[in-house]
Amino acid sequence: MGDYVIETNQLTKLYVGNKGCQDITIQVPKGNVYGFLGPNGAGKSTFVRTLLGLIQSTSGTGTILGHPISSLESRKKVGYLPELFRYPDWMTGRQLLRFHSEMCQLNSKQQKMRIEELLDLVGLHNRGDERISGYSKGMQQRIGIACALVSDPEVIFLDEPTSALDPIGRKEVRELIRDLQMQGKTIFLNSHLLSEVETICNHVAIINKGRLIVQGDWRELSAIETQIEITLSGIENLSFDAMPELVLGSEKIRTEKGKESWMLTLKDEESIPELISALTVKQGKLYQVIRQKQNLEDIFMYWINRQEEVEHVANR
Ligand SMILES: Nc1ncnc2c1ncn2[C@@H]1O[C@H](COP(=O)(O)OP(=O)(O)OP(=O)(O)O)[C@@H](O)[C@H]1O
Repeated sequence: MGDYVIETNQLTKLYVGNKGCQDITIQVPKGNVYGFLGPNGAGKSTFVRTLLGLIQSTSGTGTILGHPISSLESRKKVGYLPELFRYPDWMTGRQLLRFHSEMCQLNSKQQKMRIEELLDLVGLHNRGDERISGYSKGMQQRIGIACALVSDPEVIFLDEPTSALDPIGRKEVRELIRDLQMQGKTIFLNSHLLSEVETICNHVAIINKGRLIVQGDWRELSAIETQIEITLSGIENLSFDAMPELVLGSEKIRTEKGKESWMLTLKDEESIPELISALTVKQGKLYQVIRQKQNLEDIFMYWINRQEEVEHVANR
């Protein structure tokens, strides 16, 4: 198994009409919060449900904790919170957890301990005897996560755990995910909220139209050129067109008190010091150089658009 908790090899589930997910090969490192990203209908839920053995794969293989997917062993140490879950809302949080503990065959002593531990973990200790109908959406999400944790799973699948929540609820769930990671759990997270994924995930996989486009540490998936904002004065009729080997694109964004600010797209990181030397030689006075950071949304859009372009060229 190595250090990977989940490994798949060309795992495929095709429905009638060839929709679903196809030839997905991923490795999920132990102890990671792994972001599984893709536009609507990309095949994320299909892949997760195939991994969990809830639907039968068409071809390919996969293991969870070294055990083949669909086997009892692979399911034993897995927790799952589906996107659209609903619990009987006349139950109290404590009763719901007891029901889940019984399904996990915990004896009554184990049940008591586990229920109190989980209510504590999800911050509902004082609210466990209230009916779920009176819970806020954030509390409902947290009791849902508690249910997914009853069997003390090593791997937890969370499908869009924060998309229905307000910023406070999102923060609570994010902190809970971090707590779980600190306990050594591996979390497989399906989400559309890229700004959120960015703060809690290092590794991501991006899928589109049922196929994996790329996976890895998202900060290393950047293939977009370097961008800087530069503010300077002292060079008359400044133009970057004469430096095509360094500057791939330029746009003047403002002029203020004789200082010009430009947004520049450079070939690579090494072009920054070279450009600054070239401008100094021209007697330019530099006031600031701000490196534009790429966020996960930029990277996501880059890979999705790139795949669309490749397909477009192939279909011509
Ligand atoms: N039971 C099914 N029968 C036939 N087609 C299906 C079935 N379930 C999903 N699909 C199709 O498979 C594709 C992938 O769907 P899936 O629900 O896995 O995507 P998703 O990435 O989870 O989407 P979303 O983000 O909108 O939840 C879609 O085109 C969908 O219409």
